[in-house]
Amino acid sequence: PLLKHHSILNNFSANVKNCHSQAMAERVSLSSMLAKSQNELPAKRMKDSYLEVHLPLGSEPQLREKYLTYHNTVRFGRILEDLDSLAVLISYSHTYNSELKRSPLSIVTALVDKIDMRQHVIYPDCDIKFTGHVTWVGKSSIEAKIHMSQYRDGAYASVLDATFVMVARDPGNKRAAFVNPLKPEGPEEERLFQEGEANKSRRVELSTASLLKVAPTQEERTVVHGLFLNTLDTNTVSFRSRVLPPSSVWMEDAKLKGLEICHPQERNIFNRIFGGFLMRKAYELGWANACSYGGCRPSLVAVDDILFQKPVEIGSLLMLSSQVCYTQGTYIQVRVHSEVFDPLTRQHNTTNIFHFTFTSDRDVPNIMPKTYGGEPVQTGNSKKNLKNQIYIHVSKFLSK
Ligand SMILES: CCCCCCCCCCCCCC(=O)SCCNC(=O)CCNC(=O)[C@H](O)C(C)(C)COP(=O)(O)OP(=O)(O)OC[C@H]1O[C@@H](n2cnc3c(N)ncnc32)[C@H](O)[C@@H]1OP(=O)(O)O
Repeated sequence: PLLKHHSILNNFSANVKNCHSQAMAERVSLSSMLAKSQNELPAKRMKDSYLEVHLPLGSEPQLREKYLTYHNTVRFGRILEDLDSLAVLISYSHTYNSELKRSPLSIVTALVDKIDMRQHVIYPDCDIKFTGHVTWVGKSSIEAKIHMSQYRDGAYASVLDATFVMVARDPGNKRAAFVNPLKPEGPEEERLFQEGEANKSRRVELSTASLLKVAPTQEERTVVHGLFLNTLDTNTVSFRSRVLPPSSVWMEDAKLKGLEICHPQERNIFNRIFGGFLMRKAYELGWANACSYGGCRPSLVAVDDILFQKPVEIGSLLMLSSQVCYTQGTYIQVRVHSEVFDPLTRQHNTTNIFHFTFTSDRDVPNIMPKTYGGEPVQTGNSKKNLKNQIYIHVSKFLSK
């Protein structure tokens, strides 16, 4: 009987694989429906993509279990998943073509530009409302803004504002595909569109400001040098001999790592790992690190620049590493880096970088880097250290 079960299971997984390859082959056949240029697509209005979605946590208690933390608050990782799905849905509404039965576009999350928290606590027994629409488009990219509010004491109160950048690809997710132009109507929509345009320029500027390409700014240099002088051993005065100042923690001692095996259950409609799942896992690891660093349960203040660099394939080994990279008073900033590891070729590839800012109920120790890369330099591994680009966050944090 065991053997029989085994063969049933084998058949089942072969069937699942076949269904997916068949679905993918069907998707690729939609390529002929793609627009050859953006001009041939009709311009859409912001209201064409407007969506309002209710999450009835208050009125449907059976839903709560999925969202509940042990401490009777809402799991923010679940909210990240919902925001991601909603951003996809908004993008599909913008690109909807009533003449086609199916959309030829694969829409993927490229960036969570920012999420600003308007309040720290999300109540598990109050209804939640999400509203959002497209605010800007490029040729193949779409900016979508989502507002989340919660019903309490007879009115909806703001919880957060999120900005996503989604990218349209061909059905096989190989190349960029054109999206409908956007036609703002009235001064408010014009303002949102101009803001989107400015965001696009800022993103391009930021992507060229990596420490791997350019030197740190004067402000960053001053902060970094100040930290270095603070840790200098006055007896030996050598680069290597360093002393940890009081109420401080070395950066190398403020890490937390995790591993995810990417099972098919977490795949999206394009047979890759769902972006929301990656965000939830990274958030939970980042939160656990901030919690252990601050010695109390921290609250999330902001999410910045979640960059989806490469898709995560089903079956990958996903390594997540979180690092406390900046602290100030009660604030803790955590960066989570995720990479897929191929155990056969032993190759590592960065797929995502996440930034979370938390606040604690008390002042936290100061985080102290020992080196430019944030970690002690090990022979033969200095390139990997530099990759961490810890100090880019210093200026980001100070400019908030
Ligand atoms: C039908 C209704 C269904 C509803 C279902 C609901 C539930 C749905 C659930 C399903 C959930 C599914 C959702 C998921 O789970 S998606 C899963 C998570 N996301 C990923 O796996 C994506 C991984 N990353 C990539 O594949 C690439 O890096 C992408 C494709 C993103 C870009 O690759 P590449 O750089 O080579 O592309 P390009 O040079 O051709 O540029 C193309 C455009 O992209 C713009 N760009 C690129 N990067 C950025 C950036 N960082 N900030 C801002 N913009 C950026 C760029 O400016 C250009 O814009 P434009 O000038 O053309 O305008």
